[in-house]
Amino acid sequence: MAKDPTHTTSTSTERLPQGCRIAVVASTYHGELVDTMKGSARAVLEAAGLDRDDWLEVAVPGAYELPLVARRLALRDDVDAVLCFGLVLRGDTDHDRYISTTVATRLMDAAFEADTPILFGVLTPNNVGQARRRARTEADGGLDKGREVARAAIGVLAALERARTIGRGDKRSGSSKKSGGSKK
Ligand SMILES: Nc1c(NC[C@H](O)[C@H](O)[C@H](O)CO)[nH]c(=O)[nH]c1=O
Ligand SMILES: CC(=O)[C@@H](O)COP(=O)(O)O
Repeated sequence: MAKDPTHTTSTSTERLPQGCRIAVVASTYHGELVDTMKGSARAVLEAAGLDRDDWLEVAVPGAYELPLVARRLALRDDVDAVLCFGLVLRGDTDHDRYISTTVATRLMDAAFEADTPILFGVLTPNNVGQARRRARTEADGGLDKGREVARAAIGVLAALERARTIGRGDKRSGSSKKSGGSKK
């Protein structure tokens, strides 16, 4: 399949810091494609050094249930990032848009509240064909959303670490803080 520039994923080869713990919330609604994304994400993270025991997985009934459980996991001190997987398919009414808009907003709210990255692996396709194309792995001819989410988790954790340490130890270290600190 030709690569669509709007669906290009980073090819980051960064590794996860040792001891990193990743929590995963995945809906059982449209479970087959959700599981495909989850499996791809897990493979990427384990290849990046994630210990099998540091993948903590929780199932929820539908995408609408993702934010509350993701928030609970993100608030734990021993969880470094939360990956959320779901698939909200366009229906005949506005129902799907209420779900997807609320989920996207609430997941970011929870990330801010917990000061922990929460990754958005929730597809919102217009039809099953679009869903399959996005969920399937590259090896299976798809756009591999699960891989993208895993790579984004690695990338944002590295960025947060850099944001925590950059400029430390230079001539201004020890001066007063300009802004509030972080839990990590
Ligand atoms: N239609 C989809 C749903 N609907 C179920 C809701 O997510 C929720 O479980 C229910 O409203 C009870 O609170 N869920 C999906 O994940 N995807 C859909 O397409
Ligand atoms: C998004 C849904 O839950 C879905 O089942 C609702 O579909 P519809 O908009 O056709 O009622």
